[in-house]
Amino acid sequence: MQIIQDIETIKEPFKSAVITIGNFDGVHIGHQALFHEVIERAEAMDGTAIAMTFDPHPIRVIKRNGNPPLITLYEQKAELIEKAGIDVLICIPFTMDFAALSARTFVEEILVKRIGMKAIVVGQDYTFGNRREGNVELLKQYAAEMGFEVIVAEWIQSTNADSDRISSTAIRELVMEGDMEKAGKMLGRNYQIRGTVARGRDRGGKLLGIPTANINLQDELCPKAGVYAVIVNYNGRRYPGVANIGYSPTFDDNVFTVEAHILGFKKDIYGEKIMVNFVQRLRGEIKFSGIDELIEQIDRDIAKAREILAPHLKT
Ligand SMILES: Cc1cc2nc3c(=O)[nH]c(=O)nc-3n(C[C@H](O)[C@H](O)[C@H](O)COP(=O)(O)O)c2cc1C
Ligand SMILES: Nc1ncnc2c1ncn2[C@@H]1O[C@H](COP(=O)(O)OP(=O)(O)OP(=O)(O)O)[C@@H](O)[C@H]1O
Repeated sequence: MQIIQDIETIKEPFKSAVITIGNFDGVHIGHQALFHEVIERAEAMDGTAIAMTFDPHPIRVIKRNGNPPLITLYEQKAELIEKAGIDVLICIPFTMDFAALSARTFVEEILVKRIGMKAIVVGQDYTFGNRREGNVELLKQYAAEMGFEVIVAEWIQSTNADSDRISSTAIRELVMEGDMEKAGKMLGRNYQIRGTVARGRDRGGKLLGIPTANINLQDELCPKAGVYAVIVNYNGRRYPGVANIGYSPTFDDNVFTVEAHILGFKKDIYGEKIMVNFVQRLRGEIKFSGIDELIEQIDRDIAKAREILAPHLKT
């Protein structure tokens, strides 16, 4: 997949460009359906399948205190879009100047003239341009005038109820509630955070006999505090694990951590990259009266996690 971060570098329009545009935070199954449609149309026209997205997330630029934690940071988003089969990812640096572009200038100058758009695939609620003045109706008017096709994709819902429309917002709420199964269904995979293993308080291994890999979050969404059955990717392999998110209330230092204990794994991985995939929340954090009670509970968590994870690790 070709990645373009500066549209000025596009010197000539792409061949029969079929494009979809959005934040695509999470690259959930609704987004994946749009990509699928783009790819099919592009193949039929012997053209180019293009996704356009923005970085940083527009809310961060437009709303002063708008800071939605992200389901997918840029690296993972680009990886997922590539995996979906898109040919070209255009990632526009989102600035106030870009936000001020009128819908007409955006469509005419950028999409049609520069990129060579012949078809655009959007969801029913798609809006664009300054103050969201652009919508599907306006796109259709421009389409007749400027000569491109508008394809409005079906809504992808998790059930037949309208309230179950799959959206980045709905997934953020589920992750914050700890409902990782439902979030996973909407994403088409488990919710994942990735990071470099940092030093913890050096208590896990030494004091409890349960070493944990701690990771510092950047801008990503943090699941509800508690204990989770997880699958950890390390060095190209998948391992069962248990993760704890929170303040470890049994101890009084009150430091927030995200940590994972990889089952049956003994290796120093400080400074190395891991990915933690959240399969199911097991319980909330508990303040234990002593270390032995904490260890006994973690042993029970591990037994339960093994059961939950077994079917996930078969393949
Ligand atoms: C599966 C799991 C469950 C945990 N549950 C709790 C808990 O309920 N209460 C608590 O105070 N700490 C809990 N902890 C956190 C431990 O206290 C923590 O791993 C320990 O303080 C080590 O910290 P360190 O990695 O900074 O050395 C849990 C840890 C794991 C791995
Ligand atoms: N469930 C869905 N089915 C089909 N298309 C969708 C679905 N969800 C979003 N889209 C479309 O994906 C494109 C990108 O939308 P966007 O990135 O805003 O996603 P979103 O999930 O709706 O996010 P948010 O919850 O932040 O509004 C738009 O054209 C939108 O209409």
